[in-house]
Amino acid sequence: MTPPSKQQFTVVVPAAGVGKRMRSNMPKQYLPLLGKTLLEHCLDNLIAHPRIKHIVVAVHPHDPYFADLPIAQAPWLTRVNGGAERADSVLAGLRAIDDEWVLVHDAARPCLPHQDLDALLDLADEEQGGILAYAVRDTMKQANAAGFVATTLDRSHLWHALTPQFFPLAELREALTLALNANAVITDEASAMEWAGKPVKLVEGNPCNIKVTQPIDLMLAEFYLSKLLKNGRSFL
Ligand SMILES: Nc1ccn([C@@H]2O[C@H](COP(=O)(O)OP(=O)(O)OP(=O)(O)O)[C@@H](O)[C@H]2O)c(=O)n1
Ligand SMILES: C[C@](O)(CO)[C@H](O)COP(=O)(O)O
Repeated sequence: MTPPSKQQFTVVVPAAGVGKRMRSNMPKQYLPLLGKTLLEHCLDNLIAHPRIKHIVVAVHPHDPYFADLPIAQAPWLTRVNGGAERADSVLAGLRAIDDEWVLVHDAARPCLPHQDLDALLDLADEEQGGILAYAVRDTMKQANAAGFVATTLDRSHLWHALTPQFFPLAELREALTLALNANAVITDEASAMEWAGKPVKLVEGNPCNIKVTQPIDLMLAEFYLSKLLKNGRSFL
């Protein structure tokens, strides 16, 4: 039996989105960043971690870009067809794995520091699933339909959910399947586990782990990624 601290894990990477908010001429995961695509940076960063053994990437069935990437032939990579929503793509990836634990990490997040992944994977020793997240730092306003402030929220317990998210595979697969069948609103793996009444631990992550969503995010990702690559994929 491999001691928990030496266990290796598989990551499901949802990469089947169209990137509408990026307003670019191709899905954002294929946009260039420091000499290769955002998706290649994400996958390279994950497989470079000593405790990641395999990646299952969910790609749009009619994606014209993925097969041309050299990384598509990597022995540690499995391609599955993504679905209509992110949760469907994740579920397709989960169905291609037979393991005890699973990580899910957005293709749109290339700036994951390895020390954050270390901290998340330590949850396996506690046999507790969880997510990387960071506490909200701004005053949070709830808007009304007219675009005015309806109320100011108590931010003392508000966190930004990041990825990777890390759960027992069988529990996550069942929770996601049942939640989607019940038409629950599922935007991350934790919301499916919450829907199923499972505990989700918050693990403090670095805000540099941004999700490239809008054009401005690409410049920020380039800055963070260049620093991470100079610092051995971790921030001190
Ligand atoms: N049907 C979908 C939708 C999204 N994703 C992936 O989920 C991640 C996070 O989703 P998001 O940032 O919302 O990406 P898009 O859905 O592509 O963006 P947009 O909402 O702007 O179209 C991305 O890596 C995206 O490729 C996916 O695999 N399958
Ligand atoms: C999963 C996620 O990265 C957590 O913040 C995020 O919800 C994915 O982006 P989306 O726009 O909700 O698909």
